[in-house]
Amino acid sequence: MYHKLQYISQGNTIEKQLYNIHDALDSGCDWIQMRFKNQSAKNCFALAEAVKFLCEEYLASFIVNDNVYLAQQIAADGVHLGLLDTKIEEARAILGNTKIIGATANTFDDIQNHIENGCDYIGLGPLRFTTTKEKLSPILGFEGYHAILQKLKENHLDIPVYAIGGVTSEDIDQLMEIGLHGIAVSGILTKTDQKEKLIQQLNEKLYANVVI
Ligand SMILES: Cc1ncc(COP(=O)(O)OP(=O)(O)O)c(N)n1
Ligand SMILES: Cc1nc(C(=O)O)sc1CCOP(=O)(O)O
Ligand SMILES: [Mg+2]
Repeated sequence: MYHKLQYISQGNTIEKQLYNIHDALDSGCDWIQMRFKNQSAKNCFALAEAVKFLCEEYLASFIVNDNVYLAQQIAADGVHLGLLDTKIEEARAILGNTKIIGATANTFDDIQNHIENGCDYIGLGPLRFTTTKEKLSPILGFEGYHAILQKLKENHLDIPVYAIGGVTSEDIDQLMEIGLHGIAVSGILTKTDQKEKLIQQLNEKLYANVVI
């Protein structure tokens, strides 16, 4: 089973990224997506190598945003691809069947296509407006999530779906009730000065109804 909480990293420098990722790991986060936009290949490689090492130390999963070849090069656990990024089939051919391939969706049709193309999980968003990403897709709100998750059920389509985009702790109960598998967050975890407390709170809510 995939973890229910994914931290999407922030920071405009290698140092800031590493600080934020290390802090998230040290505070109990067990899944990191390295998102380092508009950077040179050299900087991305240097950061990815360091994050890979850190995630191994903390026994956390590590996926790379956008860059399939970087994920392959450093033997990350996988990659997250958006609607305009490398095609899932292409990424699967490069990474093989053991790696995680996540894909962004905003509609039921996006999810259906991603499933047909062999992705492992869906990042469905945005829940609401967020400043973390530019050029957001149309906001879904809880109603949008409910409609899409219902349609997945009706069509017997089963894949872990993560809510993304302005998600906070207060949203979790409702999102779980709707049928989301988990959440992917960036801003709230980067900004808080009480990371351990927040991660514990998020996980308690996310795993509240999981029977082991
Ligand atoms: C878990 C998760 N879901 C969605 C996204 C967004 O990916 P994308 O649309 O490619 O946008 P960028 O993150 O590349 O700006 C994500 N990264 N993670
Ligand atoms: C990276 C990303 N993708 C989104 C989408 O809707 O596809 S929203 C988003 C930003 C998530 O960060 P925060 O938790 O700070 O809102
Ligand atoms: Mg992308």
